[in-house]
Amino acid sequence: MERPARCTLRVEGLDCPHEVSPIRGALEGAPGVLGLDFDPPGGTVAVSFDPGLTDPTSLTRRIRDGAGMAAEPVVEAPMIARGSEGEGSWRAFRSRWGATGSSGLALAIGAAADWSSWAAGGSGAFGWEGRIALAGYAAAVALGAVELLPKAWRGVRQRRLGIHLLMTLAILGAIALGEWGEAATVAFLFGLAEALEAQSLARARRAVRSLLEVAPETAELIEPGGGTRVVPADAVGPGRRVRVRAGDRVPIDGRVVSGRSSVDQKAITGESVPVDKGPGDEVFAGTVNGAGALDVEATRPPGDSVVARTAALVREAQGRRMPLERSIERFAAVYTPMVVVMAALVMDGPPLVGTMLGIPADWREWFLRGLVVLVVACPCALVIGTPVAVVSALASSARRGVLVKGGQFLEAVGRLRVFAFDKTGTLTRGEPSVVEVVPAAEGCPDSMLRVAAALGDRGGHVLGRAIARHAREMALAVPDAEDYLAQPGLGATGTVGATRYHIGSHRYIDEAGLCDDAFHASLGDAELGPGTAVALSAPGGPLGWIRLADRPRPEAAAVLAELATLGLRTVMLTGDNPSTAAATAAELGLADHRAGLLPADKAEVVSRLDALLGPTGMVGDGVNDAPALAEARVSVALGGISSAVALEAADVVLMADDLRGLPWLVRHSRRTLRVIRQNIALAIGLKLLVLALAVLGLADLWMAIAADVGTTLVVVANALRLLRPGDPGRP
Ligand SMILES: Nc1ncnc2c1ncn2[C@@H]1O[C@H](COP(=O)(O)OP(=O)(O)OP(=O)(O)O)[C@@H](O)[C@H]1O
Ligand SMILES: [Zn+2]
Repeated sequence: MERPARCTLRVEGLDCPHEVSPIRGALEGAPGVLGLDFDPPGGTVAVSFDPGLTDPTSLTRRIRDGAGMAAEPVVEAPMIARGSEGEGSWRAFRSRWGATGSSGLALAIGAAADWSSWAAGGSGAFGWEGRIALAGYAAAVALGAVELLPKAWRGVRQRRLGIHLLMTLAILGAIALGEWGEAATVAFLFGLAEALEAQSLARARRAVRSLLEVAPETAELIEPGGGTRVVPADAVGPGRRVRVRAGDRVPIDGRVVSGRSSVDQKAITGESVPVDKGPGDEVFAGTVNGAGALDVEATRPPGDSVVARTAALVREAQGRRMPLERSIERFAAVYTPMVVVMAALVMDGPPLVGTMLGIPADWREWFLRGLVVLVVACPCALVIGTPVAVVSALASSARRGVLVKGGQFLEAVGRLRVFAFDKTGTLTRGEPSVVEVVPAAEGCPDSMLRVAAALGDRGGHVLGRAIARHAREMALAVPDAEDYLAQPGLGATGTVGATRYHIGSHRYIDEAGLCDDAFHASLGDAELGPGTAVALSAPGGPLGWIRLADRPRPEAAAVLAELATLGLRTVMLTGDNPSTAAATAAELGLADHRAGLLPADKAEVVSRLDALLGPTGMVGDGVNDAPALAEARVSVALGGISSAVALEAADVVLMADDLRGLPWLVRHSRRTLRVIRQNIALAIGLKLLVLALAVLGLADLWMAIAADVGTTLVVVANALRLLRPGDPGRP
C-alpha cells in the first residue's frame, strides 16, 4: 500500500450531526478509504485514503452519488487561518436562524389569532380570526419546511429513514388531520432544535479557536541600523530580531538575546506563575511579557511556533471521536427505526384489533398518538450531547495546558486504572549531575572522565551528556569518539584513540565480560548509594565508575499521592539498577517499581499491568520508552512547550514541564464521561416518558417536540459546562 494521504472535503448540507451517517454510508468501506473525521459545523469531512486506490475527485463523486450531496475538496492553509469560519457557513447559519425566527413569529401570530377566535366563542375555521390563524400556521410550516424538505427529499431518494423525513411525515400527518397548530409547532420547534444544535457546536469550537489565537499579528522588527519597524508577525523569519516591550504579547518563538523579564506562559502551559527569562532562554509566541523589555531572535519559521502547532493538533483532535460517541450513534441508528415501527403499530394496531373484536375504534385518535411516537423517534437530544461535551472538554483542557489529541483519549484517561511512569526525566528532573568519579585500581580520574565524556558527546543519553558537561566544567579537553554504538537501556561502545571502550550499566559490562572481581564488588557497593553509577571499561578491564545524581521533580510525590486518592495505581519503570530504583521509589512514596528494564521490557510490563490490573496509561519522555508509550492505552508526554518530540509523540501532552496536569486531566476526563452519561440518561429517560404518555394518549404532538427541544437545550447546557476547566482542587 502507498503512504496514506489525507484530504478535506467540504460537503454542502453537512452542518448537522444527522447528516454524518449518509456520508459515512457513502464512503466507509469504499476502496482505498482508510478513515473519516467529520466536522459538521465546519461542513467538512477529512478523509484519509490510499492514493493508490482512490483520489479526492472520486471521493466527491461517491458522496454525490451515494449521499446525494455536493462536495468539493478544500485547500487548507498550512497555518491556522484566522477567522476561518467560512463565509458560506456563516450565511447558512444566519438564514437558518432567519427561517426559524420567522417560523416562530408566524406560529405566534397563528396561535394568537386561534386563541382570540376561541375566546370569542369559537367562530370556527371560517371566522376571520380562524383564517388568520390558518395562514399563520401555514406560514410557520412553510418556513420550517425550507430547511426540512430538501433534507427529507434526500432521505427519500436514499431510502433512508432520516430524521428530516420523519419530521416531514409528522407534519404532513398533522395537516392531514386538520391539526394545523400542531403541524406548525413541530415545524418551528424542530427548526429551533437544529439551529440550537449547530450553534452550540460552533460555540464550543470557537472556544477552542479563540484560546489558540493568542499570538499577536504584528511584531516590532529590529532593523540592522538599530531602529524598529512594525511588520506582520508572519514575516519574521529565523534569525531576525524583534523587540518585545513590557506588557506585550510575544509575537514569535525565539531566543532572548538581551533584556530580562518574567513571562506569563499561561496561554500555552496553563501555569499561572510567570517564568523568568534572560539571554539564551526560549520564549514562545502567544505568551505575555512582564515588566522588562526583551530582544528576541526568531528560531522557527512563523507558521511553526509551538502555539501554531498546538492549534493544528487541537483542530485535528476535534475531528477524532470517542468510542462512546460511536456507540451512541449506532444506538441511534437502531433506535429511530424501532420507534418508527412502534409508531406504525400504535397508529394501526389498537384500532385494527378493536375492529376485529367489533369495538368501534377511533382511528383518528390512534393516528394522532402514532404521530407523537414518530416525533419521539428524533434522536437529536441523544446524539448532540456527546460531541458538544467532547469539544468543550478538549477546549478547556487545552486552556489548562493539557493537549489531548482526540475524544478517544479523553475517554480512555477517564477509564484508566494504572499509570506507569518512566523514571528519568519524568519522575526525576532528568538533569543528572556528576557527584563522584572513582577510577578502578590506580587509574586517573581525569583521563577516565575524558574518555567517558567523549562517548557521552556522541549519544543523546542524559547520563552521557551530563558526563560530557561535567568534563567541560572541569576544563578537561574532550577527545573525539568514533564508531559510537548505543545499546538502548544498557550503554554504549565507542573508539577513542585506538581503544574500544564500553560505558553503561553494571549489567552491560558484566555481559560484555569486562568486569573483574574487585571492581564488581566496589561497583556493587556504589550501586547501593544514592544516584546511578555508570561503569567504564576498556578491553583490558574496568577503568572505573562515575556516580550521577538526579533529583525527583518537586511536584512528583504530591502528584503520585493525588493519583492514588483518585483510585489509580502508580508504577515506576526504569532501566536503572534495582537499588537506585528502590531509593527513588522510596523517596517518592511509590509502592510499585520495576528496575533493570530494557525499552522492550517496559512495553512488556505495560501490557502485563494492563492485563493484570486494568487499563494502563504510560507517562514518559519518548527517549527510551517509545515502545512502552505505544503499548499503553494512553501515552502522556511532558514539556510540550520545550520539546517538539514530546508534542508530536504522545496522545496527551502536558504543555508545562510539570506533572500537575495529570491528576487534573484524570478528574476532567471522568467529569466529561459523567456529563455524557447524565445526558444520555436524561435524553433516554425523557423519550421513554413521552413515549409512554403518547401511547396512553396523554401527550400532544407539541408537548412531545417541546420536551425534545427542552431536553436538547438542557443536554447542550450541561455539556457546555465542560468549557470551564473546573476547580483544580476538587473532583
Ligand atoms: N548512553 C549511555 N551512556 C551511559 N550509560 C548508559 C547509556 N545508556 C544506558 N546506560 C546505562 O543503562 C542504564 C539504563 O539506561 P536507560 O536509558 O534505560 O535508563 P535510565 O537512563 O535510567 O532512564 P529510565 O529511568 O528512563 O529508564 C542507565 O542507568 C545507565 O547506567
Ligand atoms: Zn560486575
